[in-house]
Amino acid sequence: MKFYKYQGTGNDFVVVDDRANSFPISQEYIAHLCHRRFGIGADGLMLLQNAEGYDFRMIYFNSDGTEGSMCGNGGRCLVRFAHDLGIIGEQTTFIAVDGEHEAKVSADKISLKMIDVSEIDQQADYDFMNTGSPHYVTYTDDLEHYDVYGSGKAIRYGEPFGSKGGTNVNFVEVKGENALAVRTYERGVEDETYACGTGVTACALSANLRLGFDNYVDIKVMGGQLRIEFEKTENGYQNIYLIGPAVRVFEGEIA
Ligand SMILES: N[C@H](CCC[C@H](N)C(=O)O)C(=O)O
Repeated sequence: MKFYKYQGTGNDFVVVDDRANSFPISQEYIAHLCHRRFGIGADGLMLLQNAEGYDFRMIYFNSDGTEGSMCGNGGRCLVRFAHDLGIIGEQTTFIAVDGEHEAKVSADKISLKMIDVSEIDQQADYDFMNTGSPHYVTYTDDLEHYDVYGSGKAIRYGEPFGSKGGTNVNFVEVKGENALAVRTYERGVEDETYACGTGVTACALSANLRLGFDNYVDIKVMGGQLRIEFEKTENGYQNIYLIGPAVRVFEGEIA
């Protein structure tokens, strides 16, 4: 079976053209393919399938083989893949687990429209919201030396989130006007990843609430640079775009 490897700011994915619906989905098999020692190695695996009324369907699995919620960087990579396959031109509308998404393709960037966000649970020391996946957002002054793995894991498994399916956990340092740096502990990977698209989306909206950052936020992540654009309306946040690179790294044959 042919596979491709894509990465978006270091969030990396095994990608398979499954328009024939023949990929043998099983948690063990997907976890094996994503394993960095015994398999290909990736933060997740995605299938591109046909979908009536859309250009394609995105199916996303975390590296532990569980079917994930939405993955923003994965979505950007799958749009690049669909473009590389010649399925789409510069614009697309596709369907994912959290609903319909539009995206725009340019030579060096993919701009992906995210779901609207109207509910944010704002607490004294964190914000929690669903941007397609659940995200906890908290702030620190020293991101470089922060124990992202230890603290992230404790929050992900601790209450009130642990018993409700867990959460992804984002640690944010303010870098200036409309600029953040973010590190993320990802559920389903159970480790820090180099970038998380739904995660930086949550961080940008949190920064609007807490710091008044308007219209856009530039975000430095471990694997590069992402931008979030958004509109604040009386019903919450709309026209949210996740913008950044998405690159084919290699292709191969699964033994
Ligand atoms: N890396 C992903 C998020 C995956 C979410 C997943 N870890 C879960 O919540 O199950 C992104 O770029 O948005």
